[in-house]
Amino acid sequence: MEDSGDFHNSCEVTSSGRDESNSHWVMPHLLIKMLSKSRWKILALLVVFAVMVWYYTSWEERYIQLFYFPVQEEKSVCPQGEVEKKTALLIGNYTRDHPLFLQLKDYFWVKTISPYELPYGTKGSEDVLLRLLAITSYSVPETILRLNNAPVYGYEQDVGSKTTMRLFYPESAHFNPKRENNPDTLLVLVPFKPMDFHWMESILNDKKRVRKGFWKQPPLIWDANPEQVRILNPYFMEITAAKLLNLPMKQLRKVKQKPTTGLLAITLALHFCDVVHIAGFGYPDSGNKKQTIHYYEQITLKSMAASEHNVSHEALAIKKMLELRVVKNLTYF
Ligand SMILES: CC(=O)N[C@H]1[C@H]([C@H](O)[C@H](O)CO)O[C@](OP(=O)(O)OC[C@H]2O[C@@H](n3ccc(N)nc3=O)[C@H](O)[C@@H]2O)(C(=O)O)C[C@@H]1O
Ligand SMILES: CO[C@@H]1[C@H](O)[C@@H](O)[C@H](O[C@H]2[C@H](O)[C@@H](NC(C)=O)[C@H](OCc3ccccc3)O[C@@H]2CO)O[C@@H]1CO
Repeated sequence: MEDSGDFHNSCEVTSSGRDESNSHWVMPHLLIKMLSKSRWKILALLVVFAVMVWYYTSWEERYIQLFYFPVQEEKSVCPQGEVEKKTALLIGNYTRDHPLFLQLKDYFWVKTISPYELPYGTKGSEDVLLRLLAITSYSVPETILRLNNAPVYGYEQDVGSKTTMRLFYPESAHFNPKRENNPDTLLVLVPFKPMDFHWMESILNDKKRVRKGFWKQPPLIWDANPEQVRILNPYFMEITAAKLLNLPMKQLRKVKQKPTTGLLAITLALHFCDVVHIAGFGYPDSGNKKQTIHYYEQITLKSMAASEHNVSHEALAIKKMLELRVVKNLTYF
């Protein structure tokens, strides 16, 4: 019964469709006959017909938009200011006034004095930074941020295929730029120590590489266009540490803890995006020895023992953001 009902329904649709197409085919035939009698009458008729068609189609469009898809229209509007309003509840003294990337003018014409050393400021690294900023750029793009070695190839369905910015530090720069990035992806250096600036400078100027001072060997050959390299403003690291992890900023030397690149990236997004979605985040419980930590990798929490991150504090910070709906999670364990 159901089958025949469906068949009947689909017939009706086809049949009304056929009627419609018939009327289109009938019309030219009629016109040819009338043409020989009176050209003016036909022309007038044509104009009336064209106006009717135009009126009908435009009215139909407006009608469909108004009555059939009102919700869809609302959805497509970017909720400007939403993230800003909600983030202000999360981060005290929240402001969008700080530049995303460091700029030469702030170190060349003006000597910006930072209260903190890396990774929370630039105090003591001004000279090498000046040289690096002279060969890189600072323009800001739209955003799809990826971190460190996060893969794209093979996971496009989950996380899309575009990468506008890839945040990295020397020890994590082992990704394949051709396969994992787009040709115009911005390579954003997150500086943790002065050696990170020196590494970047020697790579871009093809100077002698220094091997000492890294906790893991960074790439010695790295095919990057200086035009596409940016230096992240350490302000965002400071805010992540001070406001989201509540690290005591006055006793930083005593604290052997720092934010992950992930939490930093979320903080960054909250400072210049209207909508923030995250994918691949979320740590397993500390008691869970088997669950992999990396969304698309195999290592477990054990491998993070020496990582200098406070996983449970970060998990709480992200949970709070999700509860406040400041960010939306696209993937779950
Ligand atoms: C073993 C280890 O020390 N891994 C660290 C790796 C590793 O050093 C680099 O990939 C370089 O190879 O780097 C980190 O992290 P990593 O590069 O793995 O991941 C980027 C950020 O995504 C968030 N993340 C990722 C996977 C997951 N299951 N849950 C998550 O929350 C994290 O916030 C993470 O920061 C890093 O830079 O922060 C932090 C990780 O702790
Ligand atoms: C965002 O942090 C990155 C990564 O997630 C961290 O695990 C990593 O931590 C390393 C830390 O930065 C190193 N400290 C310094 C001052 O370099 C620490 O160094 C100890 C060490 C030294 C030599 C050889 C092995 C270990 O090692 C931590 C990793 O075990 O920092 C990343 C940002 O650089």
